[in-house]
Amino acid sequence: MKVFKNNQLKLNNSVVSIGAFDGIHLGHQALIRKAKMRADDHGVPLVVYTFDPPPKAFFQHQMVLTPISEKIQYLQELGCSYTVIASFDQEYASRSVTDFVEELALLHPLEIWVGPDFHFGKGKSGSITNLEKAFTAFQHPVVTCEEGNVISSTRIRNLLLQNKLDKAQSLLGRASSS
Ligand SMILES: Cc1cc2nc3c(=O)[nH]c(=O)nc-3n(C[C@H](O)[C@H](O)[C@H](O)COP(=O)(O)O)c2cc1C
Ligand SMILES: Nc1ncnc2c1ncn2[C@@H]1O[C@H](COP(=O)(O)OP(=O)(O)OP(=O)(O)O)[C@@H](O)[C@H]1O
Repeated sequence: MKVFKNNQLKLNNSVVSIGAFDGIHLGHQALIRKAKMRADDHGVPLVVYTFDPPPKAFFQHQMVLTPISEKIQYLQELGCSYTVIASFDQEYASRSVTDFVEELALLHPLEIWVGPDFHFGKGKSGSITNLEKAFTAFQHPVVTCEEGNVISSTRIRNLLLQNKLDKAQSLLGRASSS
């Protein structure tokens, strides 16, 4: 797997998945596996576009579940061909929806895959609707735990803060390093 900073990778075709992916929990894994399957179907590389630090760590000082080196390792294990890592700071966060869409266009995505309630761009003003105008974009259904509750990085952070390690690890799908 090759790692690039944002705006540095140009491809003739790809399948792209986008997100903070902090923890690479079971929901993230399902989304990335689906994107990988579609990339393999098309015979094109899978690109995961992610952010360092995760936007919620930047804006809300939330605990980081997977440092970037660990995230890269998990993405490699999931079969990504390329990871794009955007350095997330105030300047990056002020970029518009159009700027981001133009950057994605450099990857010539045949498909883009995101999860439920994905937003991007200054003030989180962009959604899957903006992606659909420019690309073929899909929303993966929400992945829940056995009890039917949504799996999220926030939920896992809270479980770790409450020392509920077993449950956190079951949602991560592996032992936690935090
Ligand atoms: C170009 C760009 C600008 C963003 N600006 C903001 C922002 O102003 N405020 C914010 O809370 N998040 C911002 N984000 C982060 C998104 O809200 C979101 O966290 C990111 O797209 C990853 O999606 P995910 O959190 O569903 O994984 C921005 C994201 C991108 C790509
Ligand atoms: N449970 C889930 N099922 C399917 N897709 C998901 C799930 N959780 C997140 N995703 C998707 O994975 C990508 C990365 O999401 P993100 O990093 O915001 O995860 P999160 O668990 O919602 O994090 P946080 O709780 O910090 O907001 C996004 O496209 C998001 O829609």
